[in-house]
Amino acid sequence: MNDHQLAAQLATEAGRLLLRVREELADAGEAERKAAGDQRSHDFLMAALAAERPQDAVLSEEGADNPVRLSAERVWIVDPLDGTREFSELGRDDWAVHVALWQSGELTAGAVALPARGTTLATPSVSAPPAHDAAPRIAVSRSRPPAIAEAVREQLNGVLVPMGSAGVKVAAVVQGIADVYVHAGGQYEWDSAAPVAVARAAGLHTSRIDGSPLIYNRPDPLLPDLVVCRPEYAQGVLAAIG
Ligand SMILES: Nc1ncnc2c1ncn2[C@@H]1O[C@H](COP(=O)(O)O)[C@@H](OP(=O)(O)O)[C@H]1O
Ligand SMILES: [Mg+2]
Repeated sequence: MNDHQLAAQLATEAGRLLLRVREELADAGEAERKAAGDQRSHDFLMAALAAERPQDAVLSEEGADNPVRLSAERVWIVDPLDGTREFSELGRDDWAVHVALWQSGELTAGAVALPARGTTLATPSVSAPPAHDAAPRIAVSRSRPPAIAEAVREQLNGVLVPMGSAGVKVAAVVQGIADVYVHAGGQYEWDSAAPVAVARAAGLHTSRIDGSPLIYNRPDPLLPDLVVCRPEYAQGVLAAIG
């Protein structure tokens, strides 16, 4: 199995596990569902990566950061449950599992599973979004929409579409449900690595909000802002927030 296939399989299987956890804990409180979802998906991914790629380093939202990754050539960057808040709210489908591979400076594979929608988007082949000629739809965090989103909305004469999970928002742009995703104010490498790998494979623009490249496997995994959009909107988006 190659790295692309492994990323897709692990994200999909972790997603199925999360659906079972959600069902098992349907009567529990939201905090318990959040904690169990994060932990069980993390444990599954760590065990699977240790079995399938024992030489590789891993950076996971739910694991202690092992500095060995900083001198490793291959690092899996995973978010076992992105959109934890939405996962805990029964009936919502805007949460995801992210599995990305970073190799010698670049993201080289990535998969975003959307378990409650029965879909996984994965490199290397991701279809470009279908044409859309109405007002651009700008995906933003439903719980922490950044102030810059309003500037982008004005510049593009668009509409804001709030939803949970960075992976779901990037998937929305890839699938033509939204046209732009902007975020600022805080996020980590695991929130965007796999979504950005998928977005690039679909031919989308990906960058920091100042237009500089997104760089992964840094000593500090804080990567607080990003833009993912159809290429034709990149200039307008960056002008609005630059
Ligand atoms: N200001 C902030 N600081 C830290 N993390 C943030 C953040 N805003 C969003 N995120 C993280 O980015 C992911 C998507 O957020 P949102 O749904 O609000 O768009 C979530 O990941 P997790 O669910 O994995 O924690 C969330 O925690
Ligand atoms: Mg996350």
